[in-house]
Amino acid sequence: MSPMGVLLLALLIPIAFILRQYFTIHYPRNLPRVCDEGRWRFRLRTRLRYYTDCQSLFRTAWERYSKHGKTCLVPGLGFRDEVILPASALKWATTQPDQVLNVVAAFEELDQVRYNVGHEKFVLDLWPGWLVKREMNAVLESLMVGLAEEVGVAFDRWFGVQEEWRDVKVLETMKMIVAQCSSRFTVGLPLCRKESYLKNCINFTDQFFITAGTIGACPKFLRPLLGPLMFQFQRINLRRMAKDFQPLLEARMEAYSNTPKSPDEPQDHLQMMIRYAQVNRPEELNLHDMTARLSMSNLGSFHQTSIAATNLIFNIVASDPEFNTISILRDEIKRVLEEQGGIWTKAGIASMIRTDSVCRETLRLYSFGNRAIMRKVMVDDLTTEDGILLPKGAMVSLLTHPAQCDEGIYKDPLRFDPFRFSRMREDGLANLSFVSTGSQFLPFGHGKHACPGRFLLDFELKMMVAYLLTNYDLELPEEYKEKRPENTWIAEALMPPSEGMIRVKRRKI
Ligand code: HEM
Repeated sequence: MSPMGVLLLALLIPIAFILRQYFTIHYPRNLPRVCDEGRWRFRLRTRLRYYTDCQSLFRTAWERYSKHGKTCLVPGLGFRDEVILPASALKWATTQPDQVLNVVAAFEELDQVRYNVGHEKFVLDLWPGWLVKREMNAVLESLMVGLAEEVGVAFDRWFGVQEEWRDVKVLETMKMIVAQCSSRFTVGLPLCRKESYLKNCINFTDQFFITAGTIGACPKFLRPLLGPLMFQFQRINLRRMAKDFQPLLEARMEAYSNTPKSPDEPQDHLQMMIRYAQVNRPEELNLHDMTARLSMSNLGSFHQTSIAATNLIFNIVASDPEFNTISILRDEIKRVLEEQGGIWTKAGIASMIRTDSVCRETLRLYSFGNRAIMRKVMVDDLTTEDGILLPKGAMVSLLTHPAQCDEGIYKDPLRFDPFRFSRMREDGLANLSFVSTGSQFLPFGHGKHACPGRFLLDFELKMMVAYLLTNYDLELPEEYKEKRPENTWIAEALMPPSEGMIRVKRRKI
């Protein structure tokens, strides 16, 4: 080797060592690495399995450790290692104070918020989320009046009203329908119907996961170089969103700058955000920050919801003929709406237990995310119930898909059984509604940070199913041979097929 080569090597080895010491989390020897037990790091083939067959990697972690009360380590995106807590640790994990196990710090890392929205505060200081919990859920029934109208307008618009059969690309169409419906309770009329606004919001949410995945997969020291480049895509999406949003924000800020809160003012998330910011975050009452806040709020209400709605539609249309799903749901919807005088009420929603069961069964089998209770360890001295000392900065979570598909818990677990949960409820078992969370059903998390949007979602999905089944006939294209198109695992996310179709025809009622 030339003297120059020796010099370079002499410099590079200590730099690599320092970077590794600085950026790597060191796990205790008694924390087993799934498939690589006894090793101090994962083999490349185990790391690759995260990308090529994460479903079986998670199932192995579940069968060997999680289900038996043992903590383990699995490889994650890029250079990440993920601590998987056992199912029995649910209560322990969800009752730790935020200073010990922190949810927003975990999402800061997972979402790469700095390179998605420009600043960490948009997730670390999640005040619009508190408003969903405290204010929106308190006025759910009145918010639902507008939502019920919007569901009809959106389906007519994006599914069409023709009385002939036509093909619909489900995911793409549900993205538009969900964006329009969710925007009704986020920004209200007329912006919720503006196509350019909806498309730009969807572009932002789609790009969000690409940026989070790409930057999250990079070594930490490369992120400040690549991150600002990736942010340029989101900067464009945010600027386009802001263009459509600006007139509404300015009109609201002018109309409500010096007036006390009144019951007559618009009832939507934006109005709640403006009112909150006037008192608590006046520095954020500007187009830039409010657009960023809005885009973050859309993540849950657009992205996860359109995936859930897509799976729901495929599952209903493709469910085994023995269940007679469509006709049973139509009967229940008709009966409940008649009982409630055609109005969507909490009592009506709660009594639709078969529609509820179809929604819960859909998320049991087909959730986008397959881990829950993502938390970052904020202290040096946290020990799990099975005696593992967790290093500060480690990311912990619980597995959801293998837990929700365990034969010991659910009979015939991989089968879509639309009325699995309504039958159990009719047999007197409790806590099995769509919004009930627990160790055997974790798509919304659990405990104090469980998704507060799920109550709204409960209304939204049931309204969509009701409108769809009442107003349309549905079938799968012939070439699908009565089977729904399969979802695909992309690393640990389960995505519905972007090209998957159904055929729809307006019913004569
Ligand atoms: C299928 C749809 C949805 C799924 C699967 C979902 C799932 C989740 C999950 C897993 C969490 C984290 C819980 C935890 O870590 O313990 C969460 C948090 C959250 N979700 Fe959802 N969500 C959905 C729809 C929505 C909607 C429609 C909204 C708003 C209207 C929403 C608002 C929120 C907020 C504000 C949080 C943060 C809660 C906190 O940190 O305290 N989500 N969601």
